[in-house]
Amino acid sequence: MEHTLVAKKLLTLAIVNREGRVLLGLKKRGFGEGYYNGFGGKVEVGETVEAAARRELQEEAVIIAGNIKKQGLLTFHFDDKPQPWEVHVFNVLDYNGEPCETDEMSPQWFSHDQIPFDKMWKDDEIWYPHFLAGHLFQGEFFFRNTHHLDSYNFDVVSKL
Ligand SMILES: Nc1nc2c([nH]c(=O)n2[C@H]2C[C@H](O)[C@@H](COP(=O)(O)OP(=O)(O)OP(=O)(O)O)O2)c(=O)[nH]1
Repeated sequence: MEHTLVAKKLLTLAIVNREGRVLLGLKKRGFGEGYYNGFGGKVEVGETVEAAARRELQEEAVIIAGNIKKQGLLTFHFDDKPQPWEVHVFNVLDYNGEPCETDEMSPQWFSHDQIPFDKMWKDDEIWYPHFLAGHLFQGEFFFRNTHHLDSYNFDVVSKL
């Protein structure tokens, strides 16, 4: 039998969560264009995951993260992509600066009961309630044709 080792692609996702609202951005280009999402992207070589989360938040929303807490680890399998994607989800508890529109994202605040799940990745409605409740969580999601969620496993965990 042949075995192939496939490295995961490592990404970050930072969601600013303050006073009953989350800051999301409408993605203007690239993967997930037209969806609302937190801010994030690929971890660069030699960078820690947390440093990448802070850098991407600054690049995409022009704010500087203060305290951030890692809350989720999500793995995405796509039948049309070679590697699984491992996304580390951070809760941004405070920040400096004013969110601004960038080439990639147009930022907007949403109250917790008005999160636009119909314009987000399909897995989001599964894990956001846990994110908002402060739980730590892990999930694995299987997508077909990039956007169709076929199946998943999801758990609230005591540590990540
Ligand atoms: N909410 C949510 N976010 C997701 C899902 N899948 C997924 O990759 N993401 C996040 C992780 C990243 O923050 C972002 C994808 O990263 P990206 O392609 O924009 O990365 P990047 O900015 O480094 O890319 P680039 O500019 O270098 O092309 O989307 C998902 O199913 N739900």
